[in-house]
Amino acid sequence: MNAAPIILGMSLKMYFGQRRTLDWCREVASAIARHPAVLEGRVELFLLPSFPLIAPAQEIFSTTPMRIGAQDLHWEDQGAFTGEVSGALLAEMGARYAEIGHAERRRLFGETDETVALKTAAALRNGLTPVLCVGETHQGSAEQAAQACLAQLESALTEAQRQGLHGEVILAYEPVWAIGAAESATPAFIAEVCDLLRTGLSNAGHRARIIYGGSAGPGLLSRIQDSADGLFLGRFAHDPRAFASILDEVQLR
Ligand SMILES: O=C(CO)COP(=O)(O)O
Repeated sequence: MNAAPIILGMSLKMYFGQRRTLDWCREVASAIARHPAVLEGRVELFLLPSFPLIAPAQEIFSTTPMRIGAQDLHWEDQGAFTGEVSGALLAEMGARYAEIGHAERRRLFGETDETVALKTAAALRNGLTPVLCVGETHQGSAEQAAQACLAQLESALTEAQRQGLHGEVILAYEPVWAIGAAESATPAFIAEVCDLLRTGLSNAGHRARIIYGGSAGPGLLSRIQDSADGLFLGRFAHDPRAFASILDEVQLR
C-alpha cells in the first residue's frame, strides 16, 4: 500500500476559449471544494490551461488544492525569444507544473529530445515540476513501450543532470497511439507498462511518479490505481461532471 495521493492532471490543450475555460474552472472548483477525496488529501490536482488563462484559473481555484501549470515553457529564463514564455515568469506567477515534450509538440512544433532536455532543466531550475511526457509511437508489447519511455526519460534528464539540478519529475506515460483516440490503452497494458517503468526507474536510481494519459476518462482510474499514480486527462474530462466522477474513483491507497 502506498499513502501517496493520486494525481489527477488535466491539460485543456487549445480546446477552450476564455469563457469555457473559466466556466470549467468554476464548476470543477465547486465540485472539488466539497469532495471527500480532496478534503482528506487523497488527491493532488493540477490544471494546465492556455498561457493567458493561468492567472484567472489560479484565482478561481485559490481556495482549493488545485494547482495551475503551463503546457510548455521556453528553455531560457529571459531574452530575445519572441512569443515564448519562460519558466522564470511562470514561477513568478505562481505556476507549479510545466508540461514538457507532449507528442503534439514533438509532431507539430519540432520539439526534439534536445529541446525536451533543455526544457526539463529550465523547469527544475525554476522550481516547476516537469510533467514529462513519454510514450511509444506504435502499439507493441509492454516491454517495447517501457523501453522507449525509459530511453526518452534518460535523454530528457541529461541537461538537468549536467546542470546539477534536482527535483521531482512526474512522468506522464502517454502512448502516442492512444492520444486523441476513441479509447485508452487497456488497463492491463497500462498496468504492465507502469510496473516495468517503476522497475526501470528504480534500477536507474530515478524517482518519479507515473501518471497515464491518452484518452483517459471516467472508469479508468479505478482499474489502474494500483500501478499508476494517477491520470493525465484530456478530452474525456471536458465535461466538469466527468472530472468530478473521476474523483469518486480515488480510493484509499
Ligand atoms: O494528451 C493527452 C493529455 O495531455 C491526452 O489527450 P486525450 O485524453 O484527449 O487523448
